[in-house]
Amino acid sequence: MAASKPLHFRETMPVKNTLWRAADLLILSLLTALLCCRLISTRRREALWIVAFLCEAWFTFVWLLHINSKWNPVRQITYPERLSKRWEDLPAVDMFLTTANPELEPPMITVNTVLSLLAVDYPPHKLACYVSDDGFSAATYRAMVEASEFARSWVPFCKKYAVQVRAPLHYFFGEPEPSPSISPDFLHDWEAMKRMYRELERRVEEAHLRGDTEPIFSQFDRENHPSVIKAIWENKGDPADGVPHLFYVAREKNPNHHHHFKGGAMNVLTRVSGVITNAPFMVNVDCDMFVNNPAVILHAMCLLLGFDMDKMSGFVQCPQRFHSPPKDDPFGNQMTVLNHFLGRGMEGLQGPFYYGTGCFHRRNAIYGEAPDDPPFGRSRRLQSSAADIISGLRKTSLAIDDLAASMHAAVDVSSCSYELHSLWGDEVGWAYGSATEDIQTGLRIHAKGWRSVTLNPQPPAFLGIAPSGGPATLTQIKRWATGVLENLVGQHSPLLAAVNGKLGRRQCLAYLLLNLWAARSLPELCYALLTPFSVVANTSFLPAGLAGVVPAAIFAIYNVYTVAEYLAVGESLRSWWNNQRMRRITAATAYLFGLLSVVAKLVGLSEAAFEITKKEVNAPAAAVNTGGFTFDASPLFVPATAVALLNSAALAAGTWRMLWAAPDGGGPGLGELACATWAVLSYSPFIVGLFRRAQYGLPRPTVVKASVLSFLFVLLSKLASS
Ligand SMILES: O=c1ccn([C@@H]2O[C@H](COP(=O)(O)OP(=O)(O)O[C@H]3O[C@H](CO)[C@@H](O)[C@H](O)[C@H]3O)[C@@H](O)[C@H]2O)c(=O)[nH]1
Ligand SMILES: [Mn+2]
Repeated sequence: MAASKPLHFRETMPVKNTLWRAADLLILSLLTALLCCRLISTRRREALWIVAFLCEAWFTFVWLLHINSKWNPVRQITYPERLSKRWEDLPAVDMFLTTANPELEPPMITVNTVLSLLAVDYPPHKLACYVSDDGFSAATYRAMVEASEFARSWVPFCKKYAVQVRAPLHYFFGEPEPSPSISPDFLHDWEAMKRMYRELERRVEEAHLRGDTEPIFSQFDRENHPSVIKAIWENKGDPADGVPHLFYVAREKNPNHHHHFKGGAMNVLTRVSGVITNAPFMVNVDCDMFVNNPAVILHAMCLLLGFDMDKMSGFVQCPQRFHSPPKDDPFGNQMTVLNHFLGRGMEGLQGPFYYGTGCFHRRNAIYGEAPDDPPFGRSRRLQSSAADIISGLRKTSLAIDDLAASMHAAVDVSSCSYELHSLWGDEVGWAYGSATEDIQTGLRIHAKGWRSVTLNPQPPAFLGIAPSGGPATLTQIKRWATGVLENLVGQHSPLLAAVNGKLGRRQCLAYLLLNLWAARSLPELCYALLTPFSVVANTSFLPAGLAGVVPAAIFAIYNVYTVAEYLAVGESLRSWWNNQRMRRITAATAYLFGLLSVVAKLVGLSEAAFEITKKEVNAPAAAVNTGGFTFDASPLFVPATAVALLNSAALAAGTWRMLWAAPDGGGPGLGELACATWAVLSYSPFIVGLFRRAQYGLPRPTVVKASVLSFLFVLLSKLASS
């Protein structure tokens, strides 16, 4: 009998990209040609020319970073069905969820995410779910108790009927899908479940309105309270459709100790779970990211167990995807194209970034290297559980021997003082001091020589809520841009990690692509102001004559290239346009303010904070309503409004002069006018915003400030050119 080949859990497939590479190089050579044109031009000593040259040199550098990160695309294929032979050996998993504010993150959202985790297709006695509540909210706690009650019916229902989407909010949004397998039994159970869910919603809502009824929550303040850890449900080796353990964790807060936002919450969850269940793997999601593919843990196990060496998969990241996102990505925050091309490209390097949610970690990778005396603080219980993990123990069941002792240890390791004089937040656990603790934590793991892997199953693993509107989106991007730039200039920069650590050189360049987001604002903004300047000074900034073909070719080919990327992943032309527009807007808003806040922090003016993104509970319905770009009174919108005003004026004045005034030669030409047109189109929401009202209109003070800025710019340009 021929020996059958061993079954692999996963396969790594290189992706062919010859055409993309050719286009990459074509654009690179055109950019180089443009730089050469500038260097040999007779105008090379003019200030305007030098500014244009510097901007274009920057764009060329960023293009090189792009080429580096996308050159060797790879994709992973997983075969979860092959794991079924090893069902009993499957390792245990601790599941973490963070919530921080019951107003911005309504408890029903958290309830749905928890239910989707509790109902995944994985043996329930191998799972434990930990909910961190930084909001210290009685409503959230009550909601968890209600959720666990409901889960005892919901989990068996999902498993019996192989339900696809196990977050009831989304499951019950429509009617049951007609299929040949629909039986009267099913319809009966479906109706009953739906009624129970409506009842759950009502109770959670009531508890929310009623406010604090649990004594402990009303006795203390949100920002100053002892740890409250509750075992809401213990799985005592229940049957296959039983419910996993569920714990509620509100870590101690005290104004004298920094709580380090989400990173602090994750470290507490790591330690609390370490002394209770201590699973060798952990998965973490934000409160709005529900499980959309019930086989997700099995898929992840294919990648965590499928390599010969643990080092090949320190963490497994699922790309962020959104539930019923607004059509054509009006705010450019779905990142479908970026996830696809950058994702596959990085898969061919050291692996994807850690994005903070939808990620599976080896507990080892989070603990760092194996020091002789693990610096895990005073808890003996945590030290010994960490030693177990580091020595490679792989628990396959999470039965708890002595719950009372575990809970006692959990309160100890979740106290504010636990981390004093320890390496938590620095060498161990989630990184502190960054608004993007996720990227920084992933970097630390890469710097230790671990690789990471992308998991992108069909249907998508997790779905979250995309922020909607201008202010929410730009605030979020500003936080990211600030955080990653801080990481770059800080002590744990990817540059240092490539020199002193085990971060790959090309991986380091891929990190730069992200770390430099905020820095892109200056060249982008300068470039957008070159046309208005040229009109005021009656000059031009683009090469004239035959050389003018080079920038025109770059513009045309680059746009065809990006359109092709959108079409290749099944996105619409409209979505391409919205994204290109948002990239211009982001540069003059979120990136610019990100840069300013890093500078402010460097000179000691302010501390970066974590502004939580608002999540709408009725997202499926809200998604349909897109009234356009929305604004608020934030200073974020002032510079972009000025750019829009200046380019509109430049377009009008430039056209008028070209058509009717006597052309005196040397002034702005077709190239400059094309630039102004492109800027006006890209910033069109701001121009529309001048004429609209309420949240769709630009607030008057913003317009006034932008007008003053524009006026100053014209004045300075006049001075500089006379
Ligand atoms: O003090 C805090 C602040 C936030 N969070 C939680 O952190 C998560 C992410 O916050 P959110 O406001 O949704 O931020 P996003 O911009 O959507 O988050 C992305 O970016 C963050 C880094 O900027 C990462 O931490 C997230 O995982 C990633 O999804 C949420 O579950 C919050 O409840 C806390 O637990 N404690
Ligand atoms: Mn979020």
